[in-house]
Amino acid sequence: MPASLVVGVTGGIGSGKSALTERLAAHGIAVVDADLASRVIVEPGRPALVAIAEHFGADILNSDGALDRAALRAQVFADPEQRRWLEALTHPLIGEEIRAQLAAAESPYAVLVSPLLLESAQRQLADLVVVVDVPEEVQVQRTMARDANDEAQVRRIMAAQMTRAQRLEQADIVVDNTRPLAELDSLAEELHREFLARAEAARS
Ligand SMILES: CC(C)(COP(=O)(O)OP(=O)(O)OC[C@H]1O[C@@H](n2cnc3c(N)ncnc32)[C@H](O)[C@@H]1O)[C@@H](O)C(=O)NCCC(=O)NCCS
Ligand SMILES: Nc1ncnc2c1ncn2[C@@H]1O[C@H](COP(=O)(O)OP(=O)(O)OP(=O)(O)O)[C@@H](O)[C@H]1O
Repeated sequence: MPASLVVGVTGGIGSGKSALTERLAAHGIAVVDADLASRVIVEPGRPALVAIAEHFGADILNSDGALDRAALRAQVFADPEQRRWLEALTHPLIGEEIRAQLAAAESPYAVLVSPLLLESAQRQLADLVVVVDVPEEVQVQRTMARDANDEAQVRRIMAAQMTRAQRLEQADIVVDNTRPLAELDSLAEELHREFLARAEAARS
């Protein structure tokens, strides 16, 4: 039976979306990840990768023919016009991939985790919006600790996303993730029980 409820989880880069959704997945909940979908649609052999190589030049590919993500990241976050070109190509395909994965989700509720849930048509796929929230300085610190991005690069990515205030305005549920990960464990437990109850109510 397909999921009766889709919980959208969003938040800025490094806010802790994956940390939260991993905890829901541990209960057997299907998690559809927009960042992973965005990788599938540019795998070698896919038409989107050909279009990217035509637009940005063959240097945007690694020697094995796969997308050089760091090179593309540097280009699109330095130039909003190039980012919009890439989004116009990829977002419809990412949307299709997400829809297919959600349709195949078998758990009582499904999670759609996406950094751009509220900036894109993906919003229409979610029945409720959970925003994972931390102050911007915490986003920068945690992202730099996780990735090989310097501070200026992280801030450029954040500038391409909605502001914290805009995101919070659209939240049905806000998850404060400023505290240690152990606290996220208990928050995720509570949320899982609430989502199960809402999914049950949606089914009847
Ligand atoms: C530019 C690319 C190649 C960089 O790849 P890379 O492996 O370095 O990063 P990854 O895809 O894991 O994204 C990391 C984070 O960057 C942020 N981010 C990615 N794309 C965007 C974007 N278009 N606008 C704002 N923030 C973005 C998100 O917070 C995301 O979690 C890649 O992000 C991409 O193809 N982006 C365009 C597609 C897209 O909008 N994806 C976001 C999910 S819908
Ligand atoms: N409460 C917390 N305390 C300490 N570290 C945390 C906490 N939550 C998440 N982190 C760490 O911060 C980093 C960013 O978290 P995570 O990868 O879950 O963010 P994200 O929102 O999924 O990011 P992205 O948008 O880049 O996909 C990770 O290294 C994660 O382990």
